[in-house]
Amino acid sequence: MEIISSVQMRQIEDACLKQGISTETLMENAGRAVAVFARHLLEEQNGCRVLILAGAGNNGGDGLVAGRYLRSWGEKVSIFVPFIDTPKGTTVQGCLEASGDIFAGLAELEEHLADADLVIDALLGTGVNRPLEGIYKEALQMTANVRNTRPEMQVLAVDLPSGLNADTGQADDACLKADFTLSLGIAKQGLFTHRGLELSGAVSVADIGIPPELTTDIQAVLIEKDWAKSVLPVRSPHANKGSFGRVMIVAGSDRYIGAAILAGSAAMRVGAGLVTLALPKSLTGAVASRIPEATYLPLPEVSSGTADNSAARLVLSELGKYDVLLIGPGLGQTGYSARLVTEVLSNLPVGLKVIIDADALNILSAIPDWWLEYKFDAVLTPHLGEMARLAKATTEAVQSDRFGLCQKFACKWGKTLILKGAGTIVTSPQGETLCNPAANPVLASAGTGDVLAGIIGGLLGQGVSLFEAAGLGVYLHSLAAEALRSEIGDAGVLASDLLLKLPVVIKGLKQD
Ligand SMILES: NC(=O)C1=CN([C@@H]2O[C@H](COP(=O)(O)OP(=O)(O)OC[C@H]3O[C@@H](n4cnc5c(N)ncnc54)[C@H](O)[C@@H]3O)[C@@H](O)[C@H]2O)[C@@H](O)CC1
Ligand SMILES: Nc1ncnc2c1ncn2[C@@H]1O[C@H](COP(=O)(O)OP(=O)(O)O)[C@@H](O)[C@H]1O
Ligand SMILES: [K+]
Repeated sequence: MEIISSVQMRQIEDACLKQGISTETLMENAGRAVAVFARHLLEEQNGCRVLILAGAGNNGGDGLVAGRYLRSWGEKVSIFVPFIDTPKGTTVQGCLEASGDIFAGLAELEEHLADADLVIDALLGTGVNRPLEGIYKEALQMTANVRNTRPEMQVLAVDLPSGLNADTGQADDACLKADFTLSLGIAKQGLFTHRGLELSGAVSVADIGIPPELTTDIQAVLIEKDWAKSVLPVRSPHANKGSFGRVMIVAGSDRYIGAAILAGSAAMRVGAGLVTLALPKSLTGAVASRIPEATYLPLPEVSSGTADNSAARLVLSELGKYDVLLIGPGLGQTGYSARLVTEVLSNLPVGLKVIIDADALNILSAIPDWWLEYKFDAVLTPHLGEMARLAKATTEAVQSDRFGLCQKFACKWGKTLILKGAGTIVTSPQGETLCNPAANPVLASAGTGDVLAGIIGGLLGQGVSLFEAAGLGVYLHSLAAEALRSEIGDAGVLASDLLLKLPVVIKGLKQD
């Protein structure tokens, strides 16, 4: 599914106008599609009473057109139009005349909410530009309150839930949670990240007659099963361990021994041929007892669990034999680890695929204009805090514009950037964007990031490109988490539980 920002949507609307497709035509198509969807929902629940909340903009116009169709098909339609005196175009005026029970007051709204089977939320769409207040806020809050007492009353959002920002997924406190969202023409990106994931319900897209040639420039898509299947590495029965890649993981320090175990195991569980863990000498025994299948590069130490300043040279002397380097999980941020990271990254063999994760990201963020020093493309995997440090922004600023910042900095830094968290976003240096529309508390626990980095390393080893390995890795990670949520529940799952699920979800994906 392609996804789009509100600015891009307006550009497409302008291009439609130039081709002679008017806004009124698009609105007519949109309203009809909403009506068809609503009628289907009513049939499923044996209902007939539709209550439409119609705002003063074009989103409200879509709602009014839907009302006209539904009424002509015999449904019982009532419409809350708080700004009934606002001048309207001819389509909307015609709808108002044809739509029957129209009212503007909150008292009547309360009466209609008492027996509505379906509420169509068409108060605000992509045009929301300020906090909700006054009658919009009260109407949405009243609807939400009634829904708490009448859960059988369903809510269908037109284009997006009113009060949700179409670009950022930020939501007004009064934003009405939908059971279904029918996004118009092309799905709005804000439905799939941040609060959009919890507020939009099941999202579908209505064809409103936008000519396909006007959508060819869209660079952002949701990660879905078919895409994931198409980029899964193929495994030949005649393969040997060299066929599936050699992955070097530079990870772990005295306080973070587990990171190396999780990342190394994850790389192997997605099918890497050979994984080598480069970690401080004194940790090797403990880690090797947990992953006997890996090989080891024990690094000389300055003290127990801290690699010394000659460690980078040793790593570099071996790296020529590898396809992939993952550097960062659990390294800590001492001067020694900073030297290890910077020296390795400054002297990489040509053609090596690189993932920079966790502490290595924090080490980079302390270097002014680090991306000019390290010009090669690499997968970067920041969570919110790491992204804020790298981008010199607050975590609030990053969270309030996840798509915008991920796209801006992937291009500026020339890196394949994964902005982690609910609704993870992946952007290539060229701006191509993937979004994984998943929120799952199972992943909100320590160590799951190490697993993700290892998964991506394992996929890169098998020949997947940086951008596709980043997207596929995020998807497999969340599929494994989803499987654990249904089996075990949403609390108490450990990052290491993800590991055995990985081959299972890969198998499932191949068989689907
Ligand atoms: N772009 C397109 O190609 C199409 C857009 N359509 C619909 O048009 C919508 C966008 O239309 P508009 O640009 O008119 O936007 P909206 O329908 O979201 O409404 C914008 C209006 O609401 C006001 N407003 C913004 N925030 C407010 C708030 N918090 N409280 C009260 N009023 C507020 C604005 O000042 C403006 O007058 C889309 O979401 C979609 O539903 C469809 O009609 C079909 C085609
Ligand atoms: N609520 C959530 N929904 C979906 N994914 C999440 C959620 N919380 C965390 N994640 C994912 O879990 C992983 C956590 O990574 P990170 O914060 O680096 O953890 P750690 O450093 O402990 O390994 C990331 O892949 C992130 O996208
Ligand atoms: K809406």
